Amino acid sequence: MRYAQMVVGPAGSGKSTYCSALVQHGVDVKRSIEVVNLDPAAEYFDYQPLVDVRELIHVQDTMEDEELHFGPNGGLVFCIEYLLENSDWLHDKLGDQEEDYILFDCPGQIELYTHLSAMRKLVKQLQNWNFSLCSVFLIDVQFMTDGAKFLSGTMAALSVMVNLELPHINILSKMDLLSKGARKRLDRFLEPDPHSILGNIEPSGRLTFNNKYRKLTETIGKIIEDYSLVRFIPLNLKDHESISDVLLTIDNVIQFGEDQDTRTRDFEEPGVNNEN
Ligand SMILES: Nc1nc2c(ncn2[C@@H]2O[C@H](COP(=O)(O)OP(=O)(O)OP(=O)(O)O)[C@@H](O)[C@H]2O)c(=O)[nH]1
Repeated sequence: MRYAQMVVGPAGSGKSTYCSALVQHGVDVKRSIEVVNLDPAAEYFDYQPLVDVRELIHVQDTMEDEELHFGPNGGLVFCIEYLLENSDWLHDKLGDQEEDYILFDCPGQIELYTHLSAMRKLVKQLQNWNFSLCSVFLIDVQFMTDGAKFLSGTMAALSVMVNLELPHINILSKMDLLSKGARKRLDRFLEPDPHSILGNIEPSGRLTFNNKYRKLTETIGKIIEDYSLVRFIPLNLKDHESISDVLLTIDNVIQFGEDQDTRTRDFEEPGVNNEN
């Protein structure tokens, strides 16, 4: 079996830094971890990629092409669709080793994960090539330390989880940048309790709007509570133990996903076409 993480998240959330820290950690613990750069607009990363999508297509190609003439966002989506159309290229580059552990360092354009279908199609393709995958959604912890931002980050994480249809982990990146006070506030949110989140959202100004807002927030909080899988794991890349813990959690999540798949397959009646 081949194992992989789809490392996703908003621009600047720390995806490439996470990948290179995991590669280094792999070297330290004698575990082979490779990275595939899937970001056609990547300017800098300090790992040596196993595969680099920019060899196939660069976002600049789509912007400079006289016919296409895309802007940076449209260009990125075009590149991922182009990669899908040329998936043989990726297949050849990945080779067919049995014991791979690969990190796919994905672009930082959030709509690729929240509602467009190209990334999900790519995930299906990788699964067809025998990869057991987990999506790892990184979010900069500095955007998660007040109630309103925490709710919005959580909703983004939830929509990525639902859209990619993979075993899923949310990671709070850049924990080393958090002040003590902010860490205390964050700790109150990490157990998904809508009341503590609500308590952090201060009333301001117009009463009617506030009441509506409070009700909406309460309902969203309830959804978060019901989807108890929307948990966030703090990760400090400067702490060896923190990286080990995250890797172990991801291994467990991938294993859990595999067990579920096996159970679903076992459950299918022989002779019945379950492809849909
Ligand atoms: N202090 C600190 N800085 C970090 C950490 N992770 C990333 N950074 C910094 O955050 C910035 C963005 O990090 P990247 O790893 O390039 O983020 P990315 O998500 O790959 O960015 P895009 O490719 O634009 O989507 C860089 O300046 C990193 O040095 C971290 O754990 N701690």
